[in-house]
Amino acid sequence: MKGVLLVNLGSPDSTDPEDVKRYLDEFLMDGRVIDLPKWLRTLIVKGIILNTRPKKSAEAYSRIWWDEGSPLIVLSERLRDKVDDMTAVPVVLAMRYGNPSIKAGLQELYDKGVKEVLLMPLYPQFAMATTETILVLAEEVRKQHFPEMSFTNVPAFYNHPDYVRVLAESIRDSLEGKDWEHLLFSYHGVPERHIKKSDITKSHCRIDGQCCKTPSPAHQYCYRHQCYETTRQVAEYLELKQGTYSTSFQSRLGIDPWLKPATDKTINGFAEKGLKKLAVVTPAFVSDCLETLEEIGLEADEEFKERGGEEFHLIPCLNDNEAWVKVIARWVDEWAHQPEVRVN
Ligand SMILES: C=CC1=C(C)c2cc3[nH]c(cc4nc(cc5[nH]c(cc1n2)c(C)c5CCC(=O)O)C(CCC(=O)O)=C4C)c(C)c3C=C
Ligand SMILES: [Fe+2]
Ligand SMILES: [Fe+2]
Repeated sequence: MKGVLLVNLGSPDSTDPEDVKRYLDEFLMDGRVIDLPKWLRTLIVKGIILNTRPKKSAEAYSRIWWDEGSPLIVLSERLRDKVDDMTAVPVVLAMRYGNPSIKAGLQELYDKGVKEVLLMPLYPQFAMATTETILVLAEEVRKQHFPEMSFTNVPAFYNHPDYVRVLAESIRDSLEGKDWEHLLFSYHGVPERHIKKSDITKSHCRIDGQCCKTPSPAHQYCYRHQCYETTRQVAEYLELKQGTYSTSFQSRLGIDPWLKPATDKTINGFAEKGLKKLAVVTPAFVSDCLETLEEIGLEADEEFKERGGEEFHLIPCLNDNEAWVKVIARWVDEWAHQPEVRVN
């Protein structure tokens, strides 16, 4: 029997600093997120970050938390329920960090009799810190606990015409009747080092602005290329004029160089140059979360207005948007109707 495991990032169980600390511990001790030697990662995460960040992060989570729980979890559950209603095969949700775990998700599928799993990381663009860590952990759990299961992995869908269309149309619908001068595509950032590590050619990615425009097999795993390509294709679909849109990277943590330009500096710069009406879309996230609702929806909005900006429109993520649900359900059905292919 076939079934689907949707996997998102995860959230703390509550806004209690102890729960946030436990979640950040699991998240930041992942060697594909903070990719330093284990002794150094332990020193930085357990010795520094976990002593200072949980309180600050817990306050940020409190500003966006819903009665039902974490927006990321609640929105992912809504997506799962709607896709499940539309497909013939069971659809289960898991989180890379926190709950429900990947092991719990696979167990749920197993208990329903599922042996062939469509594994769908809920990230449009591939990154070592997101897609890769999900695929690696899921495979470890499969080998250890469910050896008779097999996986088919949904690849990054940053340029899939269905995804580009629903994202573009959701932007158009959300901005309908609103006045805006510039549309900023803000993606979660990663350290530049991650891009080089994921370069399968070992020589293509120089992060110089040109490499991502030059065709290369490296782009199958190049987060930077994939972000710029999502922007380019959505802008083309919406027929946006050059100069009315741009790309930036948010949520930098630590002192290493991260992808540039940084969203906060970009937005503040716009306001300082006299831009009054800004729209922001966050395509690295399929569900609204701390990084969209708080960092952009509250903090960036406030800073933009403090510098003279007047209107700030944050476009919601695809969340449980009907057109998006239909696209995922179609991808699932197309896979479910294929003859059996064992991947593992
Ligand atoms: C140090 C490293 C981090 C890397 C690399 C990173 C990559 C990355 N993250 C997302 C998506 C999300 N990140 C979220 C929160 C978040 N991210 C980091 C750090 C890194 N992320 C931290 C410390 C946190 C926790 C919050 C905080 O303390 O500020 C979230 C939101 C989770 C939620 O519960 O709402 C998402 C989603 C992507 C897509 C990505 C690389 C492409
Ligand atoms: Fe993150
Ligand atoms: Fe590149």
